[in-house]
Amino acid sequence: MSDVAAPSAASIPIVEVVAAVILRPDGQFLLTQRPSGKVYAGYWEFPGGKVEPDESLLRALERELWEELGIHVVHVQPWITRIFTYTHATVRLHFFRVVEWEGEVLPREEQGLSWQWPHQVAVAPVLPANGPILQSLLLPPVYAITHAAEIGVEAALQQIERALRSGLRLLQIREKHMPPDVLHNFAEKILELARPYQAKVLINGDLELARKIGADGVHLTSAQLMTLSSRPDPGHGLCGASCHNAEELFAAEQLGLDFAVLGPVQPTLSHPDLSPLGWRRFAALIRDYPLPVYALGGLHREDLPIAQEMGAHGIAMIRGIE
Ligand SMILES: Nc1nc2c([nH]c(=O)n2[C@H]2C[C@H](O)[C@@H](COP(=O)(O)OP(=O)(O)OP(=O)(O)O)O2)c(=O)[nH]1
Repeated sequence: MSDVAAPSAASIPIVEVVAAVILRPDGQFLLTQRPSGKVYAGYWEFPGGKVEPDESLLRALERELWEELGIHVVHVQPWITRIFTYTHATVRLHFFRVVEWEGEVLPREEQGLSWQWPHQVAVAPVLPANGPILQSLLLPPVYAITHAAEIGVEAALQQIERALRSGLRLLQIREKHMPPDVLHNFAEKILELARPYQAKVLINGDLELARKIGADGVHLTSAQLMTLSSRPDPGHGLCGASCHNAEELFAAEQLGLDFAVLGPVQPTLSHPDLSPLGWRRFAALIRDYPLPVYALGGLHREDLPIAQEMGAHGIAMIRGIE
């Protein structure tokens, strides 16, 4: 018998990698093709590479984008961090959104370059770790939540229609005290409004209703999240969840949900009992988190830039919809 212990999972070194989602104002993002001689040669990836010893993540990103593409990063936002185990290495991929840069993007290492639309990625194959990242890019920056109980059904429908016209593409129906038949009717009306815009409609808490009316998915309450041992209705529609702390974020990660909503960031009427996290705590909670996160609680459209600086994918809003 050998006296050499097999390496435990904890002792396997993790390779730190930075990857840039370079976003053009028109919504396209850049993929590059791994050159021959590297593992997974020919696969498409986000530009980036390994972090060197004693180098910060940001510095590594700046260096890689200069070496590979000849651009200087001007404005970058943290986004998603994902650990993935390949046969050649376990990597911790730190994905950043690069929204402003200087210089023209050029293939300085003779790699293939291709600008892609999130809804229509036309190059393949993409590195295996990047599948969920491409899915996350499909999520819009604003997630609206209904509050018909407060403003009335007709006013809520009108508000949603206006918001859809101005670009809203993701919506949650959250009407905890509506009688079931009224809710069913309200939800069907919203689905009808949303269809022409290809906006996605999720139902809070009620999986049965979501299935019955053909909604685009469900939004789990934090209580549901903590009791489930697997993602509901796998393979069918979007599934997000409400989180208020690290434990709930961890549960959402374990269930492999599409996104989490974390809050309240600011004081809010919906949760007067919860003390607000504030942006610092919000950012700390989602640092190195693998799912895209919407910030929630007392926010308005003008808060989107700060939320994204803090690592959020976007913002969720109940009262600031328009
Ligand atoms: N750059 C990049 N790497 C990714 C992505 N997704 C993903 O799984 N990876 C993995 C592949 C590799 O195992 C690792 C990056 O290592 P690399 O070999 O490309 O790094 P490097 O550019 O610094 O190259 P090297 O000269 O040090 O080999 O991260 C991605 O989108 N972009």
